[in-house]
Amino acid sequence: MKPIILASASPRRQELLANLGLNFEIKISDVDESLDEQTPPAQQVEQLAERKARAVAAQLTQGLVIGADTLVTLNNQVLGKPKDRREAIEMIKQLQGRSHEVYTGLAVIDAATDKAVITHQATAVRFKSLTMEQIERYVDTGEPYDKAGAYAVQGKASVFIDSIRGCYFNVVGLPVAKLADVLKVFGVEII
Ligand SMILES: Cc1cn([C@H]2C[C@H](O)[C@@H](COP(=O)(O)OP(=O)(O)OP(=O)(O)O)O2)c(=O)[nH]c1=O
Repeated sequence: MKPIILASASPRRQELLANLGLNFEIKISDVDESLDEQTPPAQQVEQLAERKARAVAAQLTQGLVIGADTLVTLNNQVLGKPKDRREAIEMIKQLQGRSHEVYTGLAVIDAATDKAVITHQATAVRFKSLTMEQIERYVDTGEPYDKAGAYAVQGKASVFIDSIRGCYFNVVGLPVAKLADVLKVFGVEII
């Protein structure tokens, strides 16, 4: 079987891939994450997932390289990772009491042939209504800081979730069922 390389520093992505029982290595390469803000979110996450995977594939002669990128959108506005407490509070304030979309881009590249499959998935997440006190207490747990949209569905923000439509794992950062479909194209079968 071809070696599998995860081009991600995200512990969540590492855990989700490990859950599949696959052997894989982690290799990270710095990429320029700047984008044209006019680009629709689905294309943004695909472009960044591809950049992350390509940067690692370029250093290898073989192996399947997996890259991913996650962002949150609310009424077509992109919410990235919050820079500070104020921004994190602002993001949760906007998300509470309504529904938003989480996009994850996924790129799998065969380093030997350069064959690439690039795709994305969207999941709709609805938050309960929250008080300002709850929002501040949540932000002060420190959980929001390295997460798109300033929350972790798999963490303490789980108590804020009213409903999810679509793939839960996509929100955490890796659309696992879609990944299995893509890996199959490269001859890797999970089950
Ligand atoms: C919305 C949401 C995002 N996130 C995380 C997933 C991603 O790790 C992060 C979005 O940032 P990304 O830029 O997609 O990824 P990353 O910087 O963590 O890792 P790398 O670029 O090396 O692959 O937000 C959660 O863990 N839970 C959530 O509920």
